[in-house]
Amino acid sequence: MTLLQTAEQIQTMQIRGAGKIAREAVSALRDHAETLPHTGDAAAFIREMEHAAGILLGTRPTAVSLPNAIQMVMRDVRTARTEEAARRILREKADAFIWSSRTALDRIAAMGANHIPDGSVVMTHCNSKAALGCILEAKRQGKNIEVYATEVRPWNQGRLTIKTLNDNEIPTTYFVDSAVRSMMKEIDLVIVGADAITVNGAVVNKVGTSQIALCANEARKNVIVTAETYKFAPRTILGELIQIEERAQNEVLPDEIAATLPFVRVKNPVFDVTPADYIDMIITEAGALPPHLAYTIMREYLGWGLDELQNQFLGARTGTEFR
Ligand SMILES: O=P(O)(O)OC[C@H]1O[C@H](OP(=O)(O)O)[C@H](O)[C@@H]1O
Repeated sequence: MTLLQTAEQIQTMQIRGAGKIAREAVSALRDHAETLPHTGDAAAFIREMEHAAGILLGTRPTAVSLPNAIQMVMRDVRTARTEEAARRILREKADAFIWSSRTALDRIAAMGANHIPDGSVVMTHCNSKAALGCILEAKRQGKNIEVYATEVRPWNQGRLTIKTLNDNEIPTTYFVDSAVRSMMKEIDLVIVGADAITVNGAVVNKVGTSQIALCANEARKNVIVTAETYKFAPRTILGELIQIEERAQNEVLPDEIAATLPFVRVKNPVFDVTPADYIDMIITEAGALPPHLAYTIMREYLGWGLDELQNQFLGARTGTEFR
């Protein structure tokens, strides 16, 4: 698949899920480099790769795993002295990211499973590989668990979730998103994924997550977020906001109906923000943490100094650097 095809598949959600988007983008960058002729011109190679990275970055705005992964791969490529060095660094960093991303999921699954007691009923929302990994690992350990899964309008990612659960013979209850509060009394805990986590520990995830967390709080049920450390958004330290993606209106209301309703406006935000106060813990590959430790994760695990962040930030403002 070409880089443009990968970008298109991310945009149209054939490739989706914050972690998968990051892994596919990184492997598209790595494969794209292989298609470029060897000219011995390092600057030209780096320019072309920056352009390719820009295309991938423009696909979907919310999941911070995408810019984080691209930055992890590209930051040392930018300072390579020769084209061959730039190529080698790019290959190594891309492979390392993909490997560490998969390892992170395994570690999160192992830790998350420890937080799912035998006999419990878990509610999940959307289709998170990280969250499902914990549920599947609990089942693999022989725990007797049940899952309550939402539909997830308008894209129905819940159907992917119930297929996986069914394939693994996990008893599952499926219901419309608006039934979340009614279902809350029947479950023990909530486990969801994340697309981005801000410096104050707020979690950006599939729209509807904040309502689930609010209802869980009211019902005194724990809310566990599962997120690889590259889902933390370092530039929120500088006050940058996470952009909530708004997708096409016709994902919610077909064009032919909308055309008959000229006074009706459709909104289709696909993520929302859950404040840290409604989250009991965030399970990362670095451990299970309270959301208020988000800043520590950004500093220790993303490894970007404030100087570098400032440069990126200024670069983004002038359009000359990493977005
Ligand atoms: O990385 P993993 O845990 O798989 O998924 C994390 C999140 O990414 C998804 O977004 P979308 O369906 O791509 O819009 C969902 O919001 C999900 O919770």
